[in-house]
Amino acid sequence: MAYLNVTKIEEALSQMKLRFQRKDSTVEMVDLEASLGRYLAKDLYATENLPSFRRSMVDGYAVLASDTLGASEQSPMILQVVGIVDIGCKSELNLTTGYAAYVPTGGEIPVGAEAMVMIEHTEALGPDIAIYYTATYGENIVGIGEDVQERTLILKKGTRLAPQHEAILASLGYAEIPVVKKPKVFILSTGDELVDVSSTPGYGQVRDCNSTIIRNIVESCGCEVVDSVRVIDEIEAFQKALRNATVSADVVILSGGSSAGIKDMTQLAIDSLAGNTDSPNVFIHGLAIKPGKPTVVGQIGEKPVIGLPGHPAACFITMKAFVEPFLNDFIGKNETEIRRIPCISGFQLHAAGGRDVYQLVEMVYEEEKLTAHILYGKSGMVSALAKANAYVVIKMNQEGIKVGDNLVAYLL
Ligand SMILES: Nc1nc2c(c(=O)[nH]1)N[C@H]1C(S)=C(S)[C@@H](COP(=O)(O)OP(=O)(O)OC[C@H]3O[C@@H](n4cnc5c(N)ncnc54)[C@H](O)[C@@H]3O)O[C@H]1N2
Ligand code: MOO
Repeated sequence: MAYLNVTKIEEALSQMKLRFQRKDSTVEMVDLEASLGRYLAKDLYATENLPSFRRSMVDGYAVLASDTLGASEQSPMILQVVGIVDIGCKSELNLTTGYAAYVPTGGEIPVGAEAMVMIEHTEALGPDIAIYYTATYGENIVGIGEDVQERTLILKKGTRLAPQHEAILASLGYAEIPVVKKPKVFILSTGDELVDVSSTPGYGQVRDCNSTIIRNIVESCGCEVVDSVRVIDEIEAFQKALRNATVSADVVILSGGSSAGIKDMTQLAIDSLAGNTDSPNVFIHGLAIKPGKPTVVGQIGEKPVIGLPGHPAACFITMKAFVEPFLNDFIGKNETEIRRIPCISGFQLHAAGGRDVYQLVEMVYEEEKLTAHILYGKSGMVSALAKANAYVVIKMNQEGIKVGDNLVAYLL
C-alpha cells in the first residue's frame, strides 16, 4: 500500500511551505476594534514620539531637583508657587530656582523643571509650598519619546494582535490596521455513516464530530471556515464536492476515507481531478506520526488539500501536529506564543518504530512540579480528548520515556 511509505512531519511541513505561499494581495485594512486576533501584514513603526511632551506621572509640584536637596519630614524647603499647569494644555511656565508649579498627573512639565514631588510630600503655605522630600533629577517625569521613540519598530509583521498590543496602536493613532486576510478553509467530512450532531444516529451511524474539531482549530489559527459539508462515499459526489471546495477556498481539509478500505477514496478523488502537472495531485500519503499515519496531502491547482484520518483523536492530533503549523506558516505567523512547557513524566511508554508518537496527557500541578499523566484511549475514542490539556511527543529515534523523565508538553 502506498501510504506505508510514510513522510516525517518536518519533511511534510517543509514541502508544504515550498508549494504553498500566499501573495502580498492577501492584505486588508480593518478598524482597530476589529483587529483583535488578526495577524499583522506589515511591520508597524511609531509615527510620533510617546509622550509627545514632557509629562508628569503624579499630582504634585514641579521643582528643580537642586532646590529640594536635604528636604525631609523634619526639615522642609520652602518654594514659591508660580502657577498651575492645566491638564491637556500647553504649560507657559518657565521654572527657575526658588520656584515650584502645580502639575496634575498627565500634565506638561514646565520648562526648567527637573522633578515632580508628590502632593503628599508637600504642604501649602499661602503663596508658598513646603517640600518635605529630596527629589532626584527626572523623578516622576516621563521624557519626550521615553515610552516610544518616533520611527522605531513597534510590532512585527506576523504578530497575532492580542489585547496587550492594542494600547500602543491606539496611542499612536492606528485607527486602521493592515492585517492578513483570513485564509478561507473548506471542510469536507466523508462517510456514509455520518449524521448531523443534532440527529439521533441510526444503527451503525455516528455523529460527525470531526467537522467540529477541524472548525475549532482552523478558527483558532485565525482562518475562516467558508463552508463545512458532509459527503457520502461515492466517487462522483466526492469529486463534485472537492471541485466546489477548491473553487471557493484557499485550503481544503477533509476527514475520513484516508485509509486503504474499499470505500476509502480520498486519495483517488484528489488524484482524479485535473492538476497542475503530470505528477499525481497527492504528494504525500502517510505521515510518520501516531496517530495520524493515513493522512493524505495533495494539491489541486494552487490549492492545498489535506485528508485527515477519520478516527476523531487521530483527526485532532493531525490537526495540531500538522495542519496547525502549516496554517501558521501560510498566514505568516511570527511565533512568539509560548505553547511548550517543561514537565515530568508520570508514565512509561515505548516509542513506535518509525513514527513519532503524539501522546495526549493531563498535566497536573503536584508537589510543586507539573506532572504529565498519560490518557489512554484508542484513536477512535473521544474520552481521552475531553480530559487532555496537553500532548507530549516521543520521537521515533527515542527509546521511550520512563516515570520521572523530563518532558516538554505542548499546551492545547
Ligand atoms: N487495513 C487498515 N485499516 C486501517 C488502517 C490501516 O493501516 N490498515 N489504519 C487505521 C487508522 S490508524 C485510522 S486513523 C483509520 C483512518 O481511517 P479513514 O481515514 O479511512 O477513515 P474512515 O474509515 O472513514 O473512518 C474511520 C473511523 O472514524 C469514524 N469517523 C470518520 N469520520 C468521522 C467524523 N467526521 N466524525 C466522527 N467519526 C468519524 C468512522 O465512523 C470510523 O469509525 O483507519 C484505520 N484502518
Ligand atoms: O493513525 Mo490512526 O490515525 O492511529 O488512528
